[in-house]
Amino acid sequence: MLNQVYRLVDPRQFEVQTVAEEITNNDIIVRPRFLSVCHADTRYFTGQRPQATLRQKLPMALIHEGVGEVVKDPQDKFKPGTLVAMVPNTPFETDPIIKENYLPSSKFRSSGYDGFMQEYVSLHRDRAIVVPDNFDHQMSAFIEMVSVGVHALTQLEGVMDADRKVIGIWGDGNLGFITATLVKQIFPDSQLMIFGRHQSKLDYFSFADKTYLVDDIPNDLKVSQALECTGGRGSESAIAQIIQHIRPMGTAILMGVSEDPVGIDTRSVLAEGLTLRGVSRSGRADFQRAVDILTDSPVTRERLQNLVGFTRKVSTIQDITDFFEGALTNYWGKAVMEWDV
Ligand SMILES: NC(=O)C1=CN([C@@H]2O[C@H](COP(=O)(O)OP(=O)(O)OC[C@H]3O[C@@H](n4cnc5c(N)ncnc54)[C@H](OP(=O)(O)O)[C@@H]3O)[C@@H](O)[C@H]2O)C=CC1
Ligand SMILES: O=C(CO)[C@H](O)[C@H](O)COP(=O)(O)O
Ligand SMILES: [Zn+2]
Repeated sequence: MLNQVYRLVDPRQFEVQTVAEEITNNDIIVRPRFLSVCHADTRYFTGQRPQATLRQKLPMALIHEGVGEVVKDPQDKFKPGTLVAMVPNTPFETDPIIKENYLPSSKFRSSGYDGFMQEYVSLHRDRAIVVPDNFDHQMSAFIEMVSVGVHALTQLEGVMDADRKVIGIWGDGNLGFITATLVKQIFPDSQLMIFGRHQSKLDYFSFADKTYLVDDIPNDLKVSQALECTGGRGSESAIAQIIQHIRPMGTAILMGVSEDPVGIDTRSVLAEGLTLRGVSRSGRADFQRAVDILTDSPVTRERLQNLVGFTRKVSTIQDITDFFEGALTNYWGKAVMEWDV
């Protein structure tokens, strides 16, 4: 198949390239419909990754969050027109211990391999998860980020001690909001506390039990378990506050990506017997659990629809560039493009 792939060739510069692709009987062809931007994409778009990384990874099609319509299934199992969430992680082996998203041999789209900004996406058939008809399409575009939140909370369930009284989330942005909606479903009996930098963003977390500005947290406040959803330089102070406010033997799940190493007060981590668990990306099972949770919980779908922040139809390279520039200045919510190239 000859495919048109919309690749970032240099920071802020996209180019359409024609690529010959081999399609096997195990692949399906999907036409992308709604695509959502992750911070990882904006770091490539703006050239915030180190020069050596950019040299190694570009040219590359961005975007690893999206839904599309099945165009062709050689096995006729997916009907044409079926809306599917595309799983960006492509594993090439299985391991009894290591999950697919941590296997070094796996290929992750828009991080070294072409993402979803393509005319057609060829997917191994197990990389497509059917999206129910009653899901909002723009919300469905960021099911990948929901699956990352699901993966994080599944890891937390597996690692944490028996204390589920208070779950604290540091970060008042997209990942914090998504993870917070999931905490309400996965830990319904826990108190949910959000710690953020902006009152205007914290106001969106109306379903949380309590929200705090990070410079106004009571000294004696304690959480049982914590999730860090900040990233960048903000991770350092978020992790420091988590260490200060988590109960002994609690678990902190770290999700925010920082370009430079951040300092951690290991003396306190040791003294309090804390567990720090890094979490990155997600696998097929996390996508399926995410879709199941959304299917069973209309209120979660509604909350996540409120996270659609900036939307636009894109048809040309100029539209795509303008869209990414717009996403950079968008204050609240996910940037979702209707892919119409
Ligand atoms: N592990 C994974 O698989 C994934 C990781 N990520 C990463 O997660 C991070 C967050 O992404 P996203 O939610 O989309 O980004 P957002 O910018 O939407 O949200 C981050 C929010 O956290 C706030 N913040 C910064 N520092 C602190 C702090 N110390 N305490 C509390 N809040 C703070 C930011 O405020 P301000 O803007 O003022 O700094 C911002 O409002 C990024 O690094 C992203 O790359 C995203 C997806 C998956
Ligand atoms: O966003 C993510 C998953 O949804 C990850 O943070 C992202 O894949 C990290 O990739 P990179 O190493 O290219 O920044
Ligand atoms: Zn992402």
